[in-house]
Amino acid sequence: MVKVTVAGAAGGIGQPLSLLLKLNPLVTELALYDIVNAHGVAADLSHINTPAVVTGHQPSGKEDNSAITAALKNTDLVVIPAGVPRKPGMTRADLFNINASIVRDLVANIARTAPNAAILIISNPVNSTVPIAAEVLKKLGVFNPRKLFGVTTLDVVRAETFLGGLLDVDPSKLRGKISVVGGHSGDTIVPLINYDSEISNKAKSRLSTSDYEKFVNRVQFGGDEVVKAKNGAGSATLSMALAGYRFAENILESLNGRNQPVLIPDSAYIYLPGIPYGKIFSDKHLNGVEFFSVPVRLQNGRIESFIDPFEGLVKTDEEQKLIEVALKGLTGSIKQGTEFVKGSKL
Ligand SMILES: NC(=O)c1ccc[n+]([C@@H]2O[C@H](COP(=O)([O-])OP(=O)(O)OC[C@H]3O[C@@H](n4cnc5c(N)ncnc54)[C@H](O)[C@@H]3O)[C@@H](O)[C@H]2O)c1
Ligand SMILES: O=C(O)C[C@H](O)C(=O)O
Repeated sequence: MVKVTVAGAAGGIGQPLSLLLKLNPLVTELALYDIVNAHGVAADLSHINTPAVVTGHQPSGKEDNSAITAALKNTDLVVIPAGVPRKPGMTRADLFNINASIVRDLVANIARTAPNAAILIISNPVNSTVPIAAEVLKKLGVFNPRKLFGVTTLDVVRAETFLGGLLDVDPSKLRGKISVVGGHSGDTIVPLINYDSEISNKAKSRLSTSDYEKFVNRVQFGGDEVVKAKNGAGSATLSMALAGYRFAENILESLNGRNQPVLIPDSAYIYLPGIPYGKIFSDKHLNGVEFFSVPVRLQNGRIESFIDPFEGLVKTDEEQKLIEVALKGLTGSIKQGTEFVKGSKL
C-alpha cells in the first residue's frame, strides 16, 4: 500500500507527473492537491484503468487547511511541483519571493500531518527551496535528512540526451554511466562524464574542447532553452514530469518491500550532514557547503548512502574547476533559504 501526494497537481508539471504516477502499479492511492482545478484533474485521471485510487483536494479559501491535511494523511511520498515558473529574462532565483513561502507552508503541513513521508521538491529555486524545507522540518522537530530530496533529475536526463546526441549513442543507454552533481541552476550544475571508461574514451576521441564546453553549457542552461522557446508560457513541464517521475519511481521501487539498498544512478540535492559520511564529505570536499546534489542509494524510501563523486568517481581537472564554481553559487542560495525560514513564523 503506497500513497503518493502531488502538491501543485493541476500545473504544467503536476498534470503529466500525476498521469505517470497513476500508471505505476505500486501506487495504491494518488492524492492530488492544488489551489485550482484539483478535482477536475483527479476526476479525469480517475478514469484510467490502473489500481491507484485518485482523490482531488482543493482548499475553499486561504484559511482552509482541511484539503491539504486530507491529501497528506497517511501519505508515504509527497512530490511538490507547486509554484510559479520562469518567464524569459528571469533567473530561477527571481522566483524566490513567491515560491519560498509556498514551499515553506506546504512543508510545514507535511511536518504536522505526514512527518514520516519522503519529500521530493521540484519547485524552484531548488538551490534554496530545499534548504527552506530542511529548516522548516528542523524547526518543527521532524527533520529526517534521509527523506528530503531536491529533484535535479532533469539535469541528468538532459546530460544523457545531449551527450548521446554528440557521441551518437542511444541516450537511454547512458543512464548510470554519467552523472550531474552540484545544484540546479546555471553554473551550479556540473555534469560528470569521465568516470565510465567506455564513455570517457568515446568522449575524448569524439569531442573537441569546444564541443565539450558547449555540452556543459547546454546542460547548465538547458532550462533557459525551454523558457525561451515557450516564450512566456512557462518552463519545462513535460521533460520535468518525466524526470520527476523517474526519481519518484526510484523511491517507489525502494519502498516496495526491498531491504537491499537500490543503487540509484540519479542524483538528488540533499542535506549531506544528515547522511553517513556526508558531514566529512562536505567539510573535506565542499568547503562546508551542506546541500549538494550527488548520486544516491535508496532503501525503503530513504537515502541509505550516496556516492562520493570525489573519491568514488574519476574526475578531470575541468570537472573539478566546475565544481569549485558551483560551490560559490550554492553558498548564497542556501543561506537565503535558511535565513528566510529563521525569520518566518510557522
Ligand atoms: N526542479 C526542476 O528541475 C524543475 C523543472 C521545471 C520546473 N520547475 C519548477 O516547478 C515549478 C512548477 O512549474 P510548472 O511549470 O508546473 O508551473 P505551473 O504554474 O504550470 O503549475 C504550478 C501549479 O502550482 C499550483 N500552486 C500554486 N501555489 C500553490 C500552493 N500553495 N499549493 C498547491 N499548489 C499551488 C498552481 O495552482 C499551479 O497549478 C516552478 O517553480 C518551476 O520553476 C523545476
Ligand atoms: O529553467 C527553469 O526555470 C525550469 C527548470 O528548472 C529547468 O531546468 O528546466
